[in-house]
Amino acid sequence: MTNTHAAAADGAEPPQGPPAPNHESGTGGAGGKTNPAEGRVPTTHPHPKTHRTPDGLDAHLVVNRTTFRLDIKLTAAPGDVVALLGPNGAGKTTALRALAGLVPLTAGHLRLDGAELDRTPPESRPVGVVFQDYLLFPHLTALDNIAFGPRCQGATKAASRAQAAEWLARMGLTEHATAKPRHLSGGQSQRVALARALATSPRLLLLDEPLAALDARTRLEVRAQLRRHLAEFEAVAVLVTHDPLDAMVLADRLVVIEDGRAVQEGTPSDIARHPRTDYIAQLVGLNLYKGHADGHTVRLDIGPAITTTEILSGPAFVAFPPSAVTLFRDPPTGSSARNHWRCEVAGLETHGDQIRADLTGELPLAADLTTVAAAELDLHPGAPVWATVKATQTHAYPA
Ligand SMILES: Nc1ncnc2c1ncn2[C@@H]1O[C@H](COP(=O)(O)OP(=O)(O)OP(=O)(O)O)[C@@H](O)[C@H]1O
Repeated sequence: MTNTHAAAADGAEPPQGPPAPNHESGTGGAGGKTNPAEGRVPTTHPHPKTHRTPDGLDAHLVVNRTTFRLDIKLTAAPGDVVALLGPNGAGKTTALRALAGLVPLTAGHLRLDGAELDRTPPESRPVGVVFQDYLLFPHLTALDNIAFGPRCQGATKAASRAQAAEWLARMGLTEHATAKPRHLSGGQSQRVALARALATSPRLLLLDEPLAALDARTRLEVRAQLRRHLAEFEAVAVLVTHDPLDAMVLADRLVVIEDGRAVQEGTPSDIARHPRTDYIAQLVGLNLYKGHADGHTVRLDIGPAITTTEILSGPAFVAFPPSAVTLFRDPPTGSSARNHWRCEVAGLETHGDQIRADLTGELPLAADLTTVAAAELDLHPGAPVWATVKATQTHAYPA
């Protein structure tokens, strides 16, 4: 169901006639369909991941806007949780909306479990969507919000409500069954929205910034619950987020999107260890440089060389954390570090219980040091410093 149903929704009664596709609008629910082979709504009991089919998502999403082009390939097996991560304007939401059928594809394809989705109207696709602001039907109770999808799929009112009650119990919300959305907290609304999407037994679950509307404390709790529900979900889940922590905790695989393209893809730990763009390096808190390796030396594109422990040849990245940098006010004659560069403090800011110094000069970098060390070095914007890094603290890998 899409939010076009919202106007028709009344006490979990299905709308009269098929709702119009809601291209390009912020919509709320999940598309679902009856199982024609059985002539009834598929069971909505959560399945263990043992019932996987060899299908899943196979998408090539091409969307042309006036000033923007999205062109990404996305594949996922049932049971996979994929996070689309990227900076503002990268195209994450466009990708999610294209997957939901709310934005038409300019080119490419969209297949789910072997079926061409672009030939199915959005409201009939087996796709569940949890939007950032949940878009619960305000005049329906929590129970009827969840029952709405199964009801649209043809289940009787009693069966839909029974299923919804099960989902409420799974979400720990039984006592809020009769509450209207305005009486639910952010975390409770998020769980109702998730249950509403899951109650239609979607083969593709889409989550748009699922935790963004929550305060920090609720977020922690809901993130852990969502992780559990996603781990139990038997089909493909795709979530969009700005937040690297959400992506790393919730997803098995990350696809980093920048400027409409997938720039890096992999497991959270692989991406955290081997960032390939400045955006990812910043997200995971590493200094990252590109250059040309020859043995233990990587000659950087921006000038200086870095000595590493790895032996490589050809195009390479070198990364090291800000905590690996030691600063000196005088040239570090006694230091055993193989790498030292003459820099200048561009800025200082508090970073947890440390001071993060942004340095410019021979090598632009971020360095972390204690408040005491910053005071002893008399660091201030414009102060000249020497930055050193041991070869053992760097990590080089092929570009
Ligand atoms: N309806 C639209 N018409 C024209 N251009 C659009 C439309 N929606 C988005 N865009 C443009 O497409 C690009 C990608 O936007 P999109 O919202 O997909 O990015 P995003 O990665 O989700 O960003 P954010 O994290 O800020 O939500 C942006 O340049 C945006 O201005």
